[in-house]
Amino acid sequence: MTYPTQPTASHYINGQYVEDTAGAEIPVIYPATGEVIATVHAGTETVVDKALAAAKAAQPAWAAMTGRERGRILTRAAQIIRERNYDLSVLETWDTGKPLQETLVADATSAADALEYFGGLAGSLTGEHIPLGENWAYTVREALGVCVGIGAWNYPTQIACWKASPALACGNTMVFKPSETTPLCALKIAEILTEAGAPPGVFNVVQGMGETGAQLVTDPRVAKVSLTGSVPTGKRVYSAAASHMKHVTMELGGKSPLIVFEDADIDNAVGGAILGNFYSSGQVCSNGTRVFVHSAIKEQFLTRLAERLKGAVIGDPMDEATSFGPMVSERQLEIVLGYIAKGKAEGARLITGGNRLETGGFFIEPTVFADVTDEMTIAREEIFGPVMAVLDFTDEDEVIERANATDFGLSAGVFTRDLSRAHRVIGKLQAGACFINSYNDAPVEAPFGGVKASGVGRENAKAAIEHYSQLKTVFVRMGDVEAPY
Ligand SMILES: NC(=O)c1ccc[n+]([C@@H]2O[C@H](COP(=O)([O-])OP(=O)(O)OC[C@H]3O[C@@H](n4cnc5c(N)ncnc54)[C@H](O)[C@@H]3O)[C@@H](O)[C@H]2O)c1
Ligand SMILES: C[N+](C)(C)CC=O
Repeated sequence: MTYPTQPTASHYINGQYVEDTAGAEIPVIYPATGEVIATVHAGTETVVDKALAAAKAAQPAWAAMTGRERGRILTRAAQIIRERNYDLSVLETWDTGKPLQETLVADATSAADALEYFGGLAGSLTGEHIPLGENWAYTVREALGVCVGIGAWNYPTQIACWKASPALACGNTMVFKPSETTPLCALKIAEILTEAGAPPGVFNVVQGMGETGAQLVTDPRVAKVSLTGSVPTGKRVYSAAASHMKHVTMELGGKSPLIVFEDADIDNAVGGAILGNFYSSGQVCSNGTRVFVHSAIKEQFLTRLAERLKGAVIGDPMDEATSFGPMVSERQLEIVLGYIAKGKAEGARLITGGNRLETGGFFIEPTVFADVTDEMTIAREEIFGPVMAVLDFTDEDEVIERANATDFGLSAGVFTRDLSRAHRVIGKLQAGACFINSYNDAPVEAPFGGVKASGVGRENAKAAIEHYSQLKTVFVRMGDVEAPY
């Protein structure tokens, strides 16, 4: 079988593909079969230097263009992405193993949404006039300079565009390092931005492992680092960036609560819990993996959940009927199987799933544990796989306290027909991205990001502009200067 996945070269720098085979080989593995479908090379120091030099050289002219001119290029890139949605979705599926049924609606489309949204905003990014009696001041919204984007493997197209779109709209240039597990999609985004008219050097892609990321983070030419990844990586990157006083955005992990009250519409709550635990085979940062269900409806909830999960179509991700794909890698498969074993050993009740599927790929059944207690490992640690922990509760204040008893703070959800209670509870939950009678919506118009250990800063919406620009204040005196001597 020949795969249409081998890129022209490993890196994309200054508007063209660049290869340097001196870098370590990174095999790209199709998670549904375990086959190697492409090979790229990690960026050597020379490659990293070339990418940063290109981004640095391109930045002043890019920032000097009008916002409308930059916005037109981003909007054109969004249009191209929409026209090629099918091909880009297939590539995302090769890269991640996520079912085509999902990638057709969630990945390239979300990338296009971001480019379109920030393309539209680019022309209206302004400072303000501050009247001060007879004097006045004004602010100028300026670009930061060269930004580094570092991606996780679960949404490679979306992550590249959620970072590039606001960065480029504000007049910054970017060097993006995709996850070593999914290196393919960002290269296509770079190609498309060039085709849409982005000058060489405005968006560059360098492949590599954590060491390449670390090299990018500490380079003095870099003004800002935006990472999507785990909390441990976030801590390393944040402190490396802090020692150079760089701006950061940290989109990190979670162990989010989803609370189902006794008056909830059970079918909607089950639907929300399915979306919030099994979409992308559970490999979603904001997933509501601690599902607190009121004791009065717990068994009903579990029965309905088990019935609905029988409808999951597990198999070939390229078949549009498939709704549940493999883990992204053998490593992730092993991690998730380890957590399932811990759930069993620590006494959680296995309701459904729990097994690896022997297909040659990295498949695990959608898995639900009930009677989970707060102390169990599967209730405390991010699993990043299709493992739902159902916990009982009876009292509103008690469940809020338990929901908040974690270092994470990415998301939280509430299902109830009582809207006063919904808003009251959401108001007390420590999370950045919250949902009422829904789960995992992430439209570009709304800010997305975490509190506590789950992150710093926000992606999307107007909020992201604050994180990719800085204000210069100019004081203007209209009369004479009165100095004391
Ligand atoms: N909050 C969000 O928006 C969001 C979205 C998707 C995934 N995630 C999180 O990402 C994690 C899964 O992704 P992962 O396994 O790829 O995460 P990871 O932390 O292992 O790696 C993320 C990226 O950081 C790079 N990296 C590793 N060490 C580095 C270092 N010292 N300096 C610079 N870069 C370094 C990796 O090469 C990779 O590109 C989960 O915790 C998940 O919750 C968060
Ligand atoms: C940002 N989101 C929720 C779409 C994907 C995170 O893993």
